[in-house]
Amino acid sequence: MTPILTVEHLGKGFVLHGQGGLALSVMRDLSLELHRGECLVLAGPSGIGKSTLLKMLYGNYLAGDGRIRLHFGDGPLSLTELPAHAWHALRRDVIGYVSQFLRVVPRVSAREVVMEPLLARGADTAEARARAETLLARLNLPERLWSLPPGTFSGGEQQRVNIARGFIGEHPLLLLDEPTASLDAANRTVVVELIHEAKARGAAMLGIFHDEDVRERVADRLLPLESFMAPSLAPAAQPSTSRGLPHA
Ligand SMILES: Nc1ncnc2c1ncn2[C@@H]1O[C@H](COP(=O)(O)OP(=O)(O)OP(=O)(O)O)[C@@H](O)[C@H]1O
Repeated sequence: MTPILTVEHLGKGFVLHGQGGLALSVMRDLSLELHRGECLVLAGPSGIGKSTLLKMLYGNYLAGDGRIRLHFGDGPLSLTELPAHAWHALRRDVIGYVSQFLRVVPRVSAREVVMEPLLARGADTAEARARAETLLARLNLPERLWSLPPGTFSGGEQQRVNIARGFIGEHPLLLLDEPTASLDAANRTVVVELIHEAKARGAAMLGIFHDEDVRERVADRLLPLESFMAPSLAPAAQPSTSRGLPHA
């Protein structure tokens, strides 16, 4: 079966302009494949490059070396050579991203924040609203909050709005950057269910989960990033735990 995503020999470093142009090398020679219906979980200690990898896949960071490709019925699409103007449609239709923090826009209600990815694709407003409300209810966000802008919400409430926004679009590829970090056990379980439903409809997911219980419940494979560390970071790293999950 053709994977939906392939990463080949990826490398990344940063130049710290505020530190006299110091070069920080983070990752080297990372390769992976991700298939439809699969959830691959990135493992490794803090600072190893987990978020950096997700940001390269989402086009927020440029890859240093290597190649990132998506595979569709009509052939591969190289993300490492994608022109800037093409990213908007790709994020709207193909790659979803659930970060840990909600980007709050003043005066935009929680319901509208969640509806927006569907409206951007031209969906019917009533249908988008119904699906947004279903997700907000599943994530136990009190109905009195749905019409309010999330700026004053608690961390966990904002995160649930963000999760609803991330899952509503049913993207074929979903990047999950600690989506359960501020959630209680009941809401973590809802997110686990959403991930299983996404897998069942064929979505591929690449995620970071610090909560080991969640990780065990969603991961089909673990990808420990220690082996892809750049030499300058290598000595500080500790091996990650896996409790028997297959490694990528
Ligand atoms: N924009 C940037 N400029 C400079 N250095 C950066 C930048 N983004 C990330 N880094 C560095 O790259 C390394 C990897 O960071 P990253 O956030 O990917 O780690 P992580 O594995 O996700 O960590 P954590 O588990 O703590 O979130 C860190 O040393 C970080 O300081």
